[in-house]
Amino acid sequence: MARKKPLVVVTRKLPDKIETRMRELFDARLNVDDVPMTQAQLAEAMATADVLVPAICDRIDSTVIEAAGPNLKLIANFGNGVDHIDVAAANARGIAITNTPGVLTEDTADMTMALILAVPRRLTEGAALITSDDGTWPGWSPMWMLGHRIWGKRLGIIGMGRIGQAVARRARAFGLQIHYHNRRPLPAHIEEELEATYWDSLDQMLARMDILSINCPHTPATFHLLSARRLKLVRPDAYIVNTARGEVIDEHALIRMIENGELAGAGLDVFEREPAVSPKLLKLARAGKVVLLPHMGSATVEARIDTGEKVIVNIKAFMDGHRPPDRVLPAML
Ligand SMILES: NC(=O)C1=CN([C@@H]2O[C@H](COP(=O)(O)OP(=O)(O)OC[C@H]3O[C@@H](n4cnc5c(N)ncnc54)[C@H](O)[C@@H]3O)[C@@H](O)[C@H]2O)C=CC1
Ligand SMILES: O=C(O)C(=O)CO
Repeated sequence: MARKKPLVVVTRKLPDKIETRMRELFDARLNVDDVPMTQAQLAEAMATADVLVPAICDRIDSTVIEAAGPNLKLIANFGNGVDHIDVAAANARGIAITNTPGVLTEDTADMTMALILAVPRRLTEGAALITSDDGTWPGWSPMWMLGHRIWGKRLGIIGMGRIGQAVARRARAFGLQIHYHNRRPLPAHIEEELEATYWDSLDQMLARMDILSINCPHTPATFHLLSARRLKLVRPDAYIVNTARGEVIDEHALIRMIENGELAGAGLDVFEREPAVSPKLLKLARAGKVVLLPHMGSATVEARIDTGEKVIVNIKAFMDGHRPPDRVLPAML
């Protein structure tokens, strides 16, 4: 007798190719209209499904996890970060969690590099100016639209994992000097290859960098890692780029310091209360002090397909009784 296909509930619209394959392999309940699910709908899905496939915009908190029915054994996240899932609560209920590391690395590093270039070189300011209707561009002149050189500057990467290292490779090609803070130093051969300098003390690194890039996950240990106190250590002519998670920076403190001229600017792809963006940040963006992106670091067609493939592999492996390749354990956080 053919084995019953697992009931897999997917919370958001995924690429057609992925949805087609999911329909073949699973009893897939898809969200083709892409209407965000309420907390009650997520709980309902947990009660009936064998596998939930949430996206990083869903909040899989302890209440949702408590609603899990006896069949729910796996949360196969569509995305890398798992800070929207109460991993400890899931673990306590014996529910496995997987994510999708690796397939978003290069695209997110590209966008990080784009922000590293865009903020000091006033890219979005210039692009907006030339298309504005009021004829603000008087033509080239020596003092027009001066930004700051990035070649030769010191880049401090906070969180030197997959994306951090991919940023470092790109940044070296742009002539930046690579410095990093991480939970532990990289193996010597990678450090050598990247010509990267390790700082055990984040505080000391912050005080010496021209540009900082945040590339660590949001965990209890990294919530407000760049606190008001630490932001004060950063040089006033430095820029901060964040493509990791908004919660890693104290956003209020960051805004205040840029407003007061205590920091040169920031490039942000992520926000503390996403999708809400502080009106103060919008004002700073209009003033050319910050460049804001709507969490699109990994937003390529290719990354979404590769992510979907990874989700499928994780579910298949788990359902076939194997250890899924991308299991997330509380200890890893
Ligand atoms: N903007 C976007 O669209 C995307 C954002 N992301 C974010 O980027 C994050 C990083 O992704 P990966 O590089 O793949 O993860 P990873 O796990 O390969 O690297 C994270 C690094 O941060 C370090 N780290 C963790 N806690 C730390 C702490 N307290 N202090 C210093 N370092 C610490 C780890 O040791 C590790 O080296 C994800 O967790 C996610 O939040 C990921 C993909 C796309
Ligand atoms: O996968 C993630 O963690 C993201 O932030 C979305 O690309």
